[in-house]
Order: sequence, then C-alpha cells, then structure tokens
Amino acid sequence: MLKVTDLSFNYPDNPDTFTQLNMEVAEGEVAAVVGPSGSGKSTFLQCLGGLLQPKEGKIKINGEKVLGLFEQLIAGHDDIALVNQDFALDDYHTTEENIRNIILNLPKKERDEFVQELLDLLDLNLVAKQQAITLSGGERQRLSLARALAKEPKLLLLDEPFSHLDIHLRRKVGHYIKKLCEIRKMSVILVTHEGEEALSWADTLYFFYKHKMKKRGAPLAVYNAPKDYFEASFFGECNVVVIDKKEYFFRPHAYGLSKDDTYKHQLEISYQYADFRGAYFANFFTCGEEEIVLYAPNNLKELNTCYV
Ligand SMILES: Nc1ncnc2c1ncn2[C@@H]1O[C@H](COP(=O)(O)OP(=O)(O)OP(=O)(O)O)[C@@H](O)[C@H]1O
Repeated sequence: MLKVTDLSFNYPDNPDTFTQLNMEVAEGEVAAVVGPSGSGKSTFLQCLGGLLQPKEGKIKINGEKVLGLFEQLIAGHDDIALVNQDFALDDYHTTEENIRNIILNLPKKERDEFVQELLDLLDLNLVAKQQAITLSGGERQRLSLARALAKEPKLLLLDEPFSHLDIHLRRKVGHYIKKLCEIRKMSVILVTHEGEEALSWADTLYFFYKHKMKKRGAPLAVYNAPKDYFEASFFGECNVVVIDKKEYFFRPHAYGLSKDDTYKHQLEISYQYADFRGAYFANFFTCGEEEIVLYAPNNLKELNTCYV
C-alpha cells in the first residue's frame, strides 16, 4: 500500500536528518515508529504527507508517487491525512464547520450524520458552535483528529496524536481507528514517544535511531527480545544484571521466587522502596552495582532473593 524506498532528508542547517529509510505498510496495517527525541520521526511523517521535499528516494502509495512540496501547487495528497502538532484548523470557522468542510462527496443527510459521529467520537459536542480559534489545546487536537478522519484517508499519519487525550478518550478513538483499519483497510503510521502506546497499537514496530530506521517486527517479539538495553527501555522498564561476567536483560515481571526450568539464576537483592501503581507495585532493589525493579501485586519488602 505504502512503499518508501531509500528516503533521505536534511534541513539546510541539520545535515542528514535521516538517510536511506525504507518502509512498507500493507493495507489495514498499523505501523508504529518510536525513537529518541530529535531523531527525525516528525520530519519523516511530513515527507510522507507531501509537506516536505525529500532530498532523495521515493514514496509511493498504491503505486502512485507522492509528490514533495516543490513538485505540486497544493501540498499534501488526497489519500493521506496527517495529524501533527500544528493542528492546521480553519480558525475562524466553528468546530462543526471545520469537520463539515472536509466532507465533500456525501449527500446532505449522510454528511450531517458523519459530522455528528465525529463530534460524538471526539467529545466535541459542547464546542460544536465555537470558533476553532477559541478552542483549548486539547480541543484543537481532537478537532484535528476529527478532520483527518473526515477525510476518510487510505493512509492516516499520526504524530503524537493523543498527548492531550484522557485515557477514556484514547481508548475510544483508538478502537474507532482500529475498526477503520479492519473494515475500510485504512493503514496507519503512528509516531509516539510512548512505548506502551506503540505496543498496544502496532502490527509492526519501527525504531528510529541515529538517522536510520530499523524494522523491529511484531510488538511481542520486540518487547520480549529487544536488541539492546537502549531499545528495550523504549518499550517499558527493563533490568540489566551481570551473571558470570555476562549481561542479561529481563523485564520486571520476568522473574520467579523459586528456581525452576525458566528461572535458573539466583540473584541476591536488597530492597530499597516500592511505588504503588494501581494494578501492581513496582519494587526497587539493588543487585550488586545495579538497580532493578520487580513488579508484583504486593510490596516485596521481605524479599532478598529472586530467580531469573
Ligand atoms: N524547520 C527545521 N529547521 C531545521 N532543523 C529542524 C527543523 N525542524 C526540525 N529540525 C531538526 O531536525 C531533527 C529532527 O526533528 P524531528 O522533529 O523530525 O524529530 P522527532 O524525532 O520528531 O523529535 P521529537 O520526538 O522531539 O518530536 C531535529 O534535530 C530538529 O532539531
């Protein structure tokens, strides 16, 4: 559906923002891109959306070239919608008009229904008649998402789209978007800082680092078998211990209280403190020179040995 080949981009004063990126996203697939701040994730999405001019490389959607900023009169592509931090709203139109004006090819009744569906989905009913310029940051972000969905794109590009949304709305909007992927075969590329969000959304994870992007595969595999500690730590807490002069990584839940076939190595640990996190306690220990964290339903104050 989307094919990116050897894509490179640099800002005039930022050489090699990224180089030689490759990516393929199938119909209905959700790809999540994570990586350190400043690694080029937002810039990459803007290139995909036709808002920047890549230095080299090709972007194709269903075989058709996506033109860069200098190759067309109006930036952007009909089949692609981008939601980023710019929000790009019609400030002097109301919330409702901002959505309605995107929906061009439906008869009035269906158009009204679709506008209402999006107002409901993004909890915008109370500000439906308000001019966009008067909306709060969170409302602007929600309206920007509504406008992107109103476009019914084949490819939805989301750059940290849920930063202002509470957990309830995140779940509702996430569910709606995933349904669109299933039913309408819309594809999504999600850029996020939050590893957990990436894990819960993605069919495929990509990792942006040092001007390059690496495909890392399915969330479960990336979570359980990261390449190194740096990558592992993007997707949740991770422990490092040295056993027989060799470094081992393990996730905070991957330990046993007694020796068995899975957990063979004994660790001597010393309790420091515990954070209550609602569903579980994060218990912090020292283990030799390292600090480690173990998740448990209770406070592990008495524990001084575990197995990994
Ligand atoms: N308009 C610009 N002119 C010059 N350099 C820029 C411009 N926009 C971004 N950059 C630089 O390009 C690099 C990539 O920026 P980008 O915003 O794409 O990173 P990012 O991975 O999305 O970061 P974050 O996660 O912090 O949003 C950064 O070093 C940034 O400072």
